[in-house]
Amino acid sequence: MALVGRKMEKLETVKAEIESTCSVKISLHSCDIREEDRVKETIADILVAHGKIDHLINNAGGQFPSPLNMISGKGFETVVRNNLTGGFLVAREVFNQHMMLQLGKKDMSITNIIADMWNGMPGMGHSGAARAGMLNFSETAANEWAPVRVNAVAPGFIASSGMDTYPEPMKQTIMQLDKTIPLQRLGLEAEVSGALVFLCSPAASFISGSCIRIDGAAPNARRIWPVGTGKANPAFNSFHLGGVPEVIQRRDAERASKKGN
Ligand SMILES: CCCCCCCCC/C=C/C(=O)SCCNC(=O)CCNC(=O)[C@H](O)C(C)(C)COP(=O)(O)OP(=O)(O)OC[C@H]1O[C@@H](n2cnc3c(N)ncnc32)[C@H](O)[C@@H]1OP(=O)(O)O
Ligand SMILES: NC(=O)C1=CN([C@@H]2O[C@H](COP(=O)(O)OP(=O)(O)OC[C@H]3O[C@@H](n4cnc5c(N)ncnc54)[C@H](OP(=O)(O)O)[C@@H]3O)[C@@H](O)[C@H]2O)C=CC1
Repeated sequence: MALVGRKMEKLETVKAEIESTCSVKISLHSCDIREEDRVKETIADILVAHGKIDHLINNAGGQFPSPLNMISGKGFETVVRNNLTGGFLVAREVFNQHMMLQLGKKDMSITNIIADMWNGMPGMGHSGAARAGMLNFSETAANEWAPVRVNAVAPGFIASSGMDTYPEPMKQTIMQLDKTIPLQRLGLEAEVSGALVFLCSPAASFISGSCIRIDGAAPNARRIWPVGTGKANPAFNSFHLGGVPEVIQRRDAERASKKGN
């Protein structure tokens, strides 16, 4: 397994967590996916360390919240590079440096993480535009790079550490998000990883050019119908080392204290 991100200390933490659970060879690579030369070097390094890349999860991404009219050209480009161009560069290098030379010999896949951007992504329009582009890139690659399977996974609101990176006004919104989702709760990281493991497995060997939504039916909510029944289904909470983001701990504490009053 090769873990890639910008900050080595984050990667060290994840490596230690995985190693505390199972025995697997792990290499760590510090790389900003927006830097084309660095991406080329990183994929080459991974191939030296492991000799192959059977499955790529293009997960790196993120954005800052802003209404469209306040986004500068540089800010828009930064987010597009983070969520579209960077993922393309990584996928292209994995394909050119390895997968292209192995076509037909084994099952290989690329999965691009996008987001719930259906019908627009208000407050994060630069990211929505990039993610929609990533979906279209995945569809083209599923054709041009077959038999490598290329799919997208579109998470909705997932209680991840990423939620703690937002400023206070956004945190107020995040604390109310569960009420906007038919399943009446946020998703867990483990519920995204379930789909990723499936897509990397032989059970998904005829799935390519698809997108799996993991969003509790959020985009299916309609103005003419109440959202959900007030009841949530049980979550698939399989990450025994997974944490609850601070903003969600705060939400739960505030709700418990309101109930107590
Ligand atoms: C609402 C919906 C509710 C709905 C609520 C929904 C919440 C959950 C949905 C989604 C969840 C997730 O994705 S969770 C994942 C969240 N995790 C992350 O976002 C982490 C990754 N993000 C990042 O690294 C950064 O945000 C990102 C901007 C993309 C890249 O950062 P960099 O350090 O490389 O870039 P910088 O050098 O800081 O900035 C480059 C330029 O970008 C612009 N810029 C950067 N940060 C900015 C900021 N806070 N405000 C304005 N502009 C900014 C400026 O123009 C900067 O230029 P200068 O002005 O010259 O400096
Ligand atoms: N949580 C949610 O509700 C949703 C999340 N998503 C997307 O799912 C993915 C995972 O998100 P989540 O775990 O929540 O967020 P986190 O912010 O916790 O994780 C994002 C990861 O991407 C890495 N990363 C970000 N930018 C770069 C870059 N330029 N180069 C290399 N690595 C980078 C970060 O590592 P480092 O900082 O070390 O570089 C970090 O490990 C992201 O693409 C996110 O936007 C989509 C929809 C909803």
